[in-house]
Amino acid sequence: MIEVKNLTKSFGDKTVLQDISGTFEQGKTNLIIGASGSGKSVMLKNIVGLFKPDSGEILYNGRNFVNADRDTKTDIRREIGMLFQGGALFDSMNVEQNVKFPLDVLTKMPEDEKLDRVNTMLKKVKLENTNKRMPSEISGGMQKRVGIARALVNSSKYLFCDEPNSGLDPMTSIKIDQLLAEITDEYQITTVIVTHDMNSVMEIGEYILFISNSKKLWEGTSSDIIHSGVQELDEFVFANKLMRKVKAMNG
Ligand SMILES: Nc1ncnc2c1ncn2[C@@H]1O[C@H](COP(=O)(O)OP(=O)(O)OP(=O)(O)O)[C@@H](O)[C@H]1O
Repeated sequence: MIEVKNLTKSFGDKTVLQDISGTFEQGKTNLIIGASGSGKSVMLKNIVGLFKPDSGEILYNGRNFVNADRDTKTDIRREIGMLFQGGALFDSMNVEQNVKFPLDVLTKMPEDEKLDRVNTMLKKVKLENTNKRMPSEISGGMQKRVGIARALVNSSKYLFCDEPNSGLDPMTSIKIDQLLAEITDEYQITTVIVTHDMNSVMEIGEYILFISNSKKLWEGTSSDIIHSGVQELDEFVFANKLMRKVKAMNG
């Protein structure tokens, strides 16, 4: 579980996040949503320690991350897996080398054990037998799967994904979402996904935190979202025609 308490972050005189709190539970797919520029990525970066909050606390299973000593910070960082926008694979490394990379830099595991882990993860993301292919030789959806395998290969407890569907067609996006939800449940990890994809929201949003104008305006589940009564959220959710039809059908 990750608890965000009263998170505030400014750049110069521009406040990007103002007093935001939320709880991301273990075994759930938690989404941070909001319009472009609303502060989603900045929030993610504060949670993983790439930015330091001006004030507020981030607790990883009760451990305070922001003011932790060096050893605790290192311990928590080792438990974090990240799926970056676009997959961010190393172009010069094949699939196997990409997935093995965290084990090479973070562990002293024997090589055969590393390869076992890599193959287990590749099977999990349905990419067995692609070990020797280069990133340029596989599709965008497959690259995302490799990114997921790499993020989790070191038994991560927390998985962060920044726009995991960017650049993917709708069908492939749904498959990636379903894979993330399946893995979250199976490994009981705490998954936090930044997205503005309404398909993802409806498909896998077990907990949703909505940011607008630097504040949390709403939190809830995908089944509550169409009845939030929050104007800014309605504008976000019902920007597309299909969602407007869904609302009309549900009264
Ligand atoms: N390092 C930085 N220095 C100054 N301002 C920043 C920095 N990073 C982000 N910002 C500002 O913070 C605001 C929120 O940006 P952020 O990237 O979090 O938006 P977002 O909700 O993730 O948008 P998108 O969906 O387009 O990625 C923007 O106005 C951006 O210009």
